Amino acid sequence: MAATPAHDLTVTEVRLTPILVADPPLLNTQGVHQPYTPRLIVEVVTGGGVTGVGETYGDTAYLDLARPLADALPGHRVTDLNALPLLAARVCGDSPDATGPGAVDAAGLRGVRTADKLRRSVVSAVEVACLDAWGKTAGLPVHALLGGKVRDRVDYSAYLFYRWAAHPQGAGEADDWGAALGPDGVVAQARRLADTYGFGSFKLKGGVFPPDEEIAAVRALAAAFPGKPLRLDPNGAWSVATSLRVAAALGDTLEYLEDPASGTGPMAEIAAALRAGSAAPLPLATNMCVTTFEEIPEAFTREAVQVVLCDHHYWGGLRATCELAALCTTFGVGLSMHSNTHLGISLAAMTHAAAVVPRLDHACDTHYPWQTEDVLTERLVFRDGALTVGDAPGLGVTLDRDRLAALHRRWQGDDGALRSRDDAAAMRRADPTWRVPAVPRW
Ligand SMILES: O=C([O-])C(=O)C[C@H](O)[C@@H](O)C(=O)[O-]
Ligand SMILES: [Mg+2]
Repeated sequence: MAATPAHDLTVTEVRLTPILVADPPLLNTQGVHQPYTPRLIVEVVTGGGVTGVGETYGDTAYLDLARPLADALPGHRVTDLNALPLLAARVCGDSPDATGPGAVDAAGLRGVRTADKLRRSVVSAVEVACLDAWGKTAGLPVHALLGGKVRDRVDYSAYLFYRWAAHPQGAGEADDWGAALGPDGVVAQARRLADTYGFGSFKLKGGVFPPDEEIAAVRALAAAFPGKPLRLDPNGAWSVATSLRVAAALGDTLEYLEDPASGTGPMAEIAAALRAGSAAPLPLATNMCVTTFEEIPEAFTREAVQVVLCDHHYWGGLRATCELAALCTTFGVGLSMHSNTHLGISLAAMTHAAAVVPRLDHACDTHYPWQTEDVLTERLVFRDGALTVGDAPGLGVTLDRDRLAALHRRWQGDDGALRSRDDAAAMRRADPTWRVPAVPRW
């Protein structure tokens, strides 16, 4: 029997809307966030008239891959999810922006930039949009389409950044957070995030100041929030020797140390030295050296990492995230979740993914409190540091078309300078001599 039109799951149209969203002057080892950051909103429309939404990186390199996939998708069904990566591999082509082995990604500190990674990030948004449309059509939440939730709430962690009070030359949108450039500022920021959202664990983005200053900041956090899980992430900025020195100083204080050094080799060396020195070594976490399935065998067999930060944008969607979770369980590696400058659509998707993985060992990262602009009619609300896993059909979010249009107009009005995230370029507005520091930086 032919499907009734309302339940027709055939894709009839795919809309791609690149936007620029306000981003505060958050510091990391490469530089500082630009005043506006690109995101891509993907809408998949079905023959039944249902629209599903997804979100991913909006940099030009991702957009260039998304366009041919958007053109090729009509005629496929939103349920054809296993075929999606194959379709993308066939139609997207290689990205001229892939830099290959040895070169690191300039937009988001996600390890080496390869064509495969860029494509997976595009596929992730299309997969999420398809799941949203399928769920809305079937009257089922996305977590049900993934096999069902195993938890009703997902814990998130406060993401602390060293930051300036304002962007250079007054660019961007003003906020009232003030500067955080030392232990007092970091603790004040943590206090406000904890008071406002109820977060009960804290991650400090490091690699910004010499390691002793960052050790002091973590110690100040430990004193201010006794017993709360703390993480430090310098995005691979340290040598093996520096990493071991920091691990010795903070071994009893941290929940895990994230990407102290760049690459599986150095991470394996650090992990081995920590194992040799302690019966309960400080775990190493990563969202830089294990970001694809191809990177898993070496990292896991060398025991280079004890926690992987999953990220559905990196891994190619929510279902691929579940595959990663299964592999982590198999190898006895813990699971946490990475975040980038995401909006509410991705936060909802992250929450559905986090709800279905049987073993989630740590609170998830989120940038959401820093992303004050969104494309939803209602922002997602953290209570006691967590999001409730809803049972509304699809992702459970509603696109605000006026907001989307306004943020798209900002993207259209940009001369190209902000259409690809470049934290080093943003830093040069304050320091014209700035270059991305070579690693190890310390
Ligand atoms: O390692 C991480 O958590 C990240 O790379 C997340 C973000 O890219 C963060 O470092 C940033 O936005 O500056
Ligand atoms: Mg990280």
